[in-house]
Amino acid sequence: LSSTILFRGAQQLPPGPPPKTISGNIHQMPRVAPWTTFAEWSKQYGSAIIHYRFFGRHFIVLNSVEAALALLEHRSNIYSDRPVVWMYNELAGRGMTVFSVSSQHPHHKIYRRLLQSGLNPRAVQGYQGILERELHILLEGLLNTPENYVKHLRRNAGAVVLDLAYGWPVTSDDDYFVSLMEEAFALHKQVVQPGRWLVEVMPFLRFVPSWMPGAHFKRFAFSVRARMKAIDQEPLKWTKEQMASGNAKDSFTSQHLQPQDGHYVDNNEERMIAWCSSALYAGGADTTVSIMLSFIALMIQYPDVQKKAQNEIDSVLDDHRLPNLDDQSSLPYVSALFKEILRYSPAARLGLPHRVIQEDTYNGYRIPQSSTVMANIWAICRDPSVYTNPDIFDPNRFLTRNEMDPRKLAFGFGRRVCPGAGFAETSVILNIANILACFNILKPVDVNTGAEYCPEISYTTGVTSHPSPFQCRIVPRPRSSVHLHGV
Ligand code: HEM
Repeated sequence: LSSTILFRGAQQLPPGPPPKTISGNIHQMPRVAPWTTFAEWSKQYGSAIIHYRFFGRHFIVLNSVEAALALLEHRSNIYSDRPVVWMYNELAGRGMTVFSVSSQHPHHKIYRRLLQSGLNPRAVQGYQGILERELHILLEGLLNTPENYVKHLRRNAGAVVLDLAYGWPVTSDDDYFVSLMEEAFALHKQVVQPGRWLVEVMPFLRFVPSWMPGAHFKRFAFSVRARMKAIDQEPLKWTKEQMASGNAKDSFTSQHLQPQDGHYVDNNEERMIAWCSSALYAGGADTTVSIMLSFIALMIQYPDVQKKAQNEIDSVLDDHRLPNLDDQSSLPYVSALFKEILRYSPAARLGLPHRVIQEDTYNGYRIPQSSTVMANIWAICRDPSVYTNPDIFDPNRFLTRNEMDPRKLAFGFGRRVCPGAGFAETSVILNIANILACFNILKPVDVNTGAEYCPEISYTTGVTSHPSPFQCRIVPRPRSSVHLHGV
């Protein structure tokens, strides 16, 4: 035993930028696109796995596919916890959400089971009606006001998830429940903002009484707690009222509140169902929008890819119909296009952070217990040892060269892997196949010269990264006049 302790004591942390004695590496943290800085550090320090520290908190970034799979997949029994975010989990009372709950807590398994039952392949087939109705609204929107394409894509993603989760019909662009969900997003963003709250690195501060001067953070967290609780309750209350009056549409919430085996759903179970329902919007809306916006941006930049996908769609369909869910297997290029979007512009570039529950070693490096561990999904997707010419957007890599499936990366890892991956794939492929069937997505035209130009596309920094607003032209193809009405 003593030799094991000696051996462990001798092991080093993975390399990283030199820290200050007390505060660690806070001063070196990039404000934008941290995934690129982490990839540079990985090259600079000659290690796929790097380490940095904020006061006593350790962070490990995995920049290679081998490291990410070795730890987050193959050792997922110890790498599937989530780091504690004191402001969010404790002070704002959100520690029991699907995203935050500890992998050690018995509710984690129950959430995963509930979500799986609502998002498995058979359940996804059952959402065909919702997907097709909302798709039609999206296509009409793109025909009538193509310049508002961001708004149309947002509405589509929000409406699909709210219907699936609660049976709530979104009927206008300024829908009440969508605005509630977006408010929750905005509050979440403030509460978890990296580097903003001292309590994250000095957790003892959470015991400071909230009336004390300087305890603004606590009063803020408590106000968020109250507001988020109210937001959580509204859609649940609405679905329950619909059920009581016999008007409820089938939805994730109604099905679980009235289980087929007829068992009584107590308050505790109802609470768990409610956390899962709200996770559907939190997990599904913004990520889907990110992928759809990247799709539009990439179609402008790679017109040849767009043409190839359109040729495939046109060859499979006769003039009288639009692509449906059953066409997916006849559209291999469109399926490869979906994978290539996930690879080229992963929605969550650093995934979601995991926490390792016990000390571990990898490649001779020590990984301290409770370290936050992140996979640099963006860097792995652009790694030339994994993908040939990784900076070129080319769906053919999955058809002719059989390169690594990016779905194994872009949806996260181990026991936290995205439960909505199959649903996301079905809904995004349906949407992109139909948009390409009905429209050409073209470069914008300079109003002065009349010449086409390629807009600069930049990506936002955040848990989900989106292309920043850019100009484009979405012009109807002949098929759209058969199926869409316009105003
Ligand atoms: C293209 C779209 C999507 C992408 C790229 C994506 C990506 C991710 C990623 C990277 C994670 C973190 C996994 C980890 O911690 O290792 C995650 C978790 C999650 N996603 Fe998705 N997702 C997408 C769509 C969806 C959809 C449509 C839903 C539901 C309707 C959903 C629900 C969730 C939930 C509930 C979690 C939390 C799982 C947990 O912590 O146990 N996602 N997703």
